[in-house]
Order: sequence, then structure tokens, then C-alpha cells
Amino acid sequence: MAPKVNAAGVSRPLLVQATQVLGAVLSMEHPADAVLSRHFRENHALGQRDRAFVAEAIYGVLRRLRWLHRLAGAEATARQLLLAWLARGEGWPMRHFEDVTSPAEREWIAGLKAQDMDEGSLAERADLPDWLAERLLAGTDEAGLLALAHSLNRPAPLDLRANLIKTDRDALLARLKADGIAAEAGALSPQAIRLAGKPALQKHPAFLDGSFEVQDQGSQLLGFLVQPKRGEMVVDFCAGAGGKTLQLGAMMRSTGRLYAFDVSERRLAKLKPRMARAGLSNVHPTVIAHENDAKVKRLAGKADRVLVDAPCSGLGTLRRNPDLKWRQSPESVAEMVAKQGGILASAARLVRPGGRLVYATCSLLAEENDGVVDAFLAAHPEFREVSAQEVLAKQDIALETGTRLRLSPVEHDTDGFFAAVLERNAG
Ligand SMILES: C[S@@+](CC[C@H](N)C(=O)[O-])C[C@H]1O[C@@H](n2cnc3c(N)ncnc32)[C@H](O)[C@@H]1O
Repeated sequence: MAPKVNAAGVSRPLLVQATQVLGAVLSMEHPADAVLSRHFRENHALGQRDRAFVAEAIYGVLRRLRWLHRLAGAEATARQLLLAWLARGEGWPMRHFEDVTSPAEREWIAGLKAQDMDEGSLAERADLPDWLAERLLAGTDEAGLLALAHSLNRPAPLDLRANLIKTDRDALLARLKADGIAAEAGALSPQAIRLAGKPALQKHPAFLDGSFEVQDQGSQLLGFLVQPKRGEMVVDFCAGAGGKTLQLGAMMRSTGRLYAFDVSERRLAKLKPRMARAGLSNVHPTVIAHENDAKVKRLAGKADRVLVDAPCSGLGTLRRNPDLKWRQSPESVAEMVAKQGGILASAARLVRPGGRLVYATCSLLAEENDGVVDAFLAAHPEFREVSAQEVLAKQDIALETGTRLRLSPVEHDTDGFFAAVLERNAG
């Protein structure tokens, strides 16, 4: 007999399952998205609705973890945090808990529902660790910090990038709309389509034939800062699974040479089927041991354009990865900063005279952004900075970003991105 479900469609065993996954996530041993994917792979019979409940409950708890601990106590278990989230975050009425919890739990939940809480410190209201709230506050005021924290606590919309080798944006939009998928042209990137909901698109014919990839609009703007041309030699130094490589390759119309470097063989392996689907034959995925690998040195002074999409704290992507605010620390950020400086200096050696180097992160922290670029410019007088706003304006992208690109979920409804455009002096 199927287990009884409450009015939210949740059964007692599903709540137990969500608690177990939450327990694994809260150990912070692995990223939350990896824990969830693994759980869903191992429980493939779990239906779409149940998966959505587990994922949304876990992301909900991670977003508001500090507030939930204040409500449920510093020593609250995963089960208590989940129940507190459902009662106070999701606003489940008492009757929703009847068939899925014990009487003792319901008594505890009723107390929780009646509990008054003081406003709390700024970091508590922002649901951030103290160190992070302090650092973010350096670039804004209290209202700005709260607005940022609250927008980082909302789920991100789904953006697509039209692959201009295969289609154009209007044709893709028409195709999606014909299939009943609500979508509109993206406001920032000329290649972007923003979807109204989050339909599963992996089996859509337009995905399978390479007409689009999923890519945040903010990330798409980085491709326009690199602005690669047909026939050029371009290096994507930290290519990962190739989100930006694919865009650069399409902007080059599959001509020239595009090296996709990364130290992670596993991530680069994911790029290969994507290249094939996108119809790109100019991409050369290359595993490097570290940023000073001989394969890197061989290209010294030869590249027209180099993108460094640096490994970073990822704090600009909290809408998608809310666990990062609890996983990162001042120590892990300091390690990142040292690594970012080393990678940028190495990648810079590849740039030919007159060529362009773009440094980008999805971090919101000044030390990973301006700090790294300022230190680089001070040590490399052969490079000068070019205005990101002007580079975009020349491609008809009107964005008042200033010399360095700074995108935020509050102002732009994108992930938080930072980028600086540097050019090596000619001659
Ligand atoms: C922000 S991610 C890149 C995301 C990717 N560009 C995209 O658009 O999907 C940073 C990447 O840097 C890689 N990385 C870390 N250390 C590196 C190094 N020393 N040299 C090159 N890549 C490195 C990581 O493996 C990771 O894939």
C-alpha cells in the first residue's frame, strides 16, 4: 500500500528521506548539488514531485540555516531543522504535520510556531556567517547588504544561450514558444533567452541538435568581453566543463584555434560531448598539470585573447549553491586569492602584444576581484586596463558597469560576476 500523504503531497517516508539527505549535506563533506544528484541517481524510482520536494526543502534550509538555528537551537538535528523550515519557512499549517510526524514532534512544532524572535544581528538577518557579512559590508551599507543577501536567497531564473552557428535567437524563441515553453529575449545578452519556469530541456530537440546551451546571462557577457574573432588563437585557461568555451567557439564561427585548458580531466571530459552537439571543430581541450605546465609555456606570446575564468569562492552563485556560504571561510578565500594571482600571471604570458586578457570570477569579494587585478596591474606594467563598459557598448550592449564589470542579482538579476579587461601593450 502506498504511504499516506499530507495535503502538501508529502509522506512520512519522504520526510525521513529528506532528513537523511539533509544530514549528509549539513556534514559539509561534499557540495549540496553533488549529494543531491547522487541521491537521485541511487533512488531513480523517486518521482519528479518527490525529487522537487527533497531538493527545495534542502535548499530552503541551507538558505536560511542561521535563522533556523536561532529558532530551533544551536544543537538542532537535521530533522528539527527540516521541520522548522516547513513550519516557519514554508508556512505549513499544523494539519500538514499530522500524518508525517510524531505527537512529541507536533508539540515541539506548535511551540516553534508560537515563538517570537528578536531581530538579530545584521549577519543573522542576512543569513550569512559573521566574517562574510563583514566583508560584504565593506562595499555597501546595511540596507545594501540585506538587499544583496535576500536576492541571493531566491532561486535563480533559467537562461539559455542561442548557439549562433546553428540558429538565431528569434528562431529559437519561436521554436520554444511553439512547444508551449514560456520564454523571452534576455535583457542583457543578445544571445540570451530567459525562461519563465524551469522546464526539463535535456530531451528537447533544440537542445539535442545543439541550438542552445543553458548559461546564465551574466556568464554570457564574459564572452562579449573576450570578443573573439574568426580565425584567432584563443585560450580559455580555466575551461571546466566548457560553459564559456562553447560560447567563444561559436563567436569564432568554429574557425581558428580555441584551447580549453583545465587541471580537471573530469570536467574537461564533460566538454567533449557538448562540443560535438554545438557543432564546434575549433576547440582543443587540454588537461594541464598546473598553470605553469609546459603545454602552457609553448603558447607564450601567441594568443590573441585569453580568458581566465578563475577558480573562486563562488559566492556570487549562492542562488544556485547556497551551501557555499557555510562551506567557505576566510582561510579558503585566502588560498583562492593566492591561486588566482598565480593563474592570472601565468595566463598573461600567453597574450601576444596588443592581445587581450580577461580576468573573471563569480565571487562578490573584493579580495578575489579588484585585489587580484590591482596586484597584477602593479606587477605588469606591460598591461593596461580597458573599460568593460566600452567593450560592451561597442557590441551594442548598454550596461552602466564602469571600467570593471560587476553584475549582481539585485541590480541585474544574474549571478554575481566580476570581470576586468586587460590588454598587453602593442610592440
Ligand atoms: C570557475 S570554474 C570554470 C568554469 C568554466 N569556465 C565554465 O564556464 O563552465 C574554474 C575552473 O578552474 C579550474 N582550475 C583550477 N586550478 C586551475 C589551474 N591552476 N589552471 C587551470 N585551471 C584551473 C578548475 O578545475 C575549474 O574548472
